[in-house]
Amino acid sequence: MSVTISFNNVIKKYNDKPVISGLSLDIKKGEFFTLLGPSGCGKTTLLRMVAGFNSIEGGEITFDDKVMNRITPQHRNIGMVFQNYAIFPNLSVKNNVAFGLKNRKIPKDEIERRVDHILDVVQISQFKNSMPENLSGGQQQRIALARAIVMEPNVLLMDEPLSNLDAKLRVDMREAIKLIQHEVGITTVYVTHDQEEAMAVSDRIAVMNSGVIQQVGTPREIYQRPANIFVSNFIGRTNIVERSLKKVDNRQVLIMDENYQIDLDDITQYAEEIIKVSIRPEEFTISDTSEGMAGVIQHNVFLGINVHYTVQLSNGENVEVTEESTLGEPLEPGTEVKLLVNKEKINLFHYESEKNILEGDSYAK
Ligand SMILES: Nc1ncnc2c1ncn2[C@@H]1O[C@H](COP(=O)(O)OP(=O)(O)OP(=O)(O)O)[C@@H](O)[C@H]1O
Repeated sequence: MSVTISFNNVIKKYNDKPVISGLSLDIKKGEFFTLLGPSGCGKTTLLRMVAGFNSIEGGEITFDDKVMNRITPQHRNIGMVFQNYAIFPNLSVKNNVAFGLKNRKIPKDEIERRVDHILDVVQISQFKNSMPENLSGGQQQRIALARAIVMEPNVLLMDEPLSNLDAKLRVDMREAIKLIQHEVGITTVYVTHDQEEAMAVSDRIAVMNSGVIQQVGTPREIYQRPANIFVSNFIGRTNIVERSLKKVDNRQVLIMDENYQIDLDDITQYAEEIIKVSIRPEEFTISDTSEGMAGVIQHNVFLGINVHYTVQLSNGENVEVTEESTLGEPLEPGTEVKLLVNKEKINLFHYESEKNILEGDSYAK
């Protein structure tokens, strides 16, 4: 039985020093939910609180409506998968997965049925009788996943489960983990510092920094409408530039340079001030007309599907621009270009608070 998980104003201290000071968060039943943030931001601390390994100094954690603060880890019915998957090397794949069920004194034929089913779900049935040492890292991680899921936990916790795998396998395994999670439907809390991995697997993501949740949303929401500059920088790549919002002829415009203004009248009526603007590299177009922000190509990097350019603007700033590769040669350093900005996809932030001016409107598509 999958559960909802709620943090209500939770406080965590280590040696009297608060690392989480009043955090609230709701994770839905059956959801694949990821805690994402830089090292030391408190992801593992939250995960360990769900598992019951960490004491809580204030507030409540609930599963459905039941307060869990004082419930021991053994009584929470939680499955866990970590980067060191701690498989028993002396047991076959089948016996690794059956281990927990045998401890629960479940009848033999039921164990067999459940193990067979789960091995099927994680697609390692053909290795049922193999010893783990003869399996690849990805296959071993599937054993660890099977071993957790077979117990039919209320909650599945995964802490950087893919970080020991090589780059290509990580990509394959994250697809697999997402599919398996959707198939079994267990509420899952996943910890990673890898934003691309978080985007690939999650239904929703909480972006954290210094023990504080910065934003909760679907991968698309946090990419397209980051709540603040931190999220904007942490998710994907972006250029942050400071520019003036002005009223010109009674229309709201953003002054990109002396010859290029973006009309934002249909997007914001936000007075006049200096703001921070986030423009993702793929939201620039190198113009073949005379319109656009003036710049000079500094260098190009050919990456197959895309070419990355560093472009120096007339005020000396460098911006990163991505264009799809075409059959032609990339533009050479020294080439003068004009950059157009896709105004539908830019984000505007208040200068001081660094909060998104547009957050909460219906403009994110
Ligand atoms: N047992 C502990 N005793 C004291 N301080 C701790 C302890 N565990 C974690 N911390 C501190 O709490 C903060 C959050 O740590 P946590 O391990 O939750 O971060 P994280 O986001 O999981 O980081 P990482 O990605 O590096 O694992 C850090 O400042 C860390 O130094």
